[in-house]
Amino acid sequence: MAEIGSSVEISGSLASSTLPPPRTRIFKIIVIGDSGVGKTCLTYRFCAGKFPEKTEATIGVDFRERLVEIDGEKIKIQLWDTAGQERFRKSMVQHYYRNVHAVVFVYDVTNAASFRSLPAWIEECKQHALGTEVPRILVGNKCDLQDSIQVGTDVAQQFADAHSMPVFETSAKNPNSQGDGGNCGGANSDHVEAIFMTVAHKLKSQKPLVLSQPPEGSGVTVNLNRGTDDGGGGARSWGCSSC
Ligand SMILES: Nc1nc2c(ncn2[C@@H]2O[C@H](COP(=O)(O)OP(=O)(O)OP(=O)(O)O)[C@@H](O)[C@H]2O)c(=O)[nH]1
Repeated sequence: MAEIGSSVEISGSLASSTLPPPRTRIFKIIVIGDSGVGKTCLTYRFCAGKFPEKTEATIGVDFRERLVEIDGEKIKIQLWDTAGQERFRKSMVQHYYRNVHAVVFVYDVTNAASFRSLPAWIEECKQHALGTEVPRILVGNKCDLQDSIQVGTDVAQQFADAHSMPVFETSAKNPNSQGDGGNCGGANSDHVEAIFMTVAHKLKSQKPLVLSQPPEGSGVTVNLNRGTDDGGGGARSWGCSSC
């Protein structure tokens, strides 16, 4: 038995000296929406596993990362918590939209104005050339405040359907407190953890589109084939067809 053990060790060290270390893929997910909807709290909840005791308006952007394992592969989920206040966005906005893998739009279920702002946020994505191939989801936050709900599940679902994205209702403060079939809790009600992991699974399952050029002079049009590289930018459509 001892001999078997040592031979395993030798092959292990040989393998590690000849194979390159596995790459960790990074998924950049931007989180956008009005000021105060809970973007910082949602990203903190996912990355730190708890509700922050105190938050202040985000200036520019904050980054939070979490390493997760999906189907045996380690993946770094990088959440870009963007400022909701216009005056804190201006200088950074160009950076948000570079090399984005997915977008999370957030509104506050107790604040109808934050829901009415969503078309403007979608328009901003469009202005920054975020293509329809970039997955996007809609999250209604603060479902723990059951008595103050202003945005019903039905209207959120209709909006999400019209923009070809899934909608989730949750609470960064108390993710287990979704409604009991009332206004908040009908549509894809889920924990913060599950919401971001859903996005990560979606990204991981995608294969980028790789342009394969035909031989010169063949007169054949360019084909789009599924490549095997990281699941970055050229992913398949899961998102808003009109953005
Ligand atoms: N009850 C409740 N309060 C929440 C929840 N999420 C966030 N809040 C509160 O809402 C306020 C704003 O939260 P933030 O996470 O800072 O909001 P934001 O969207 O990041 O705001 P900006 O940085 O200005 O864009 C804070 O007082 C939070 O404690 C939630 O799920 N339930």
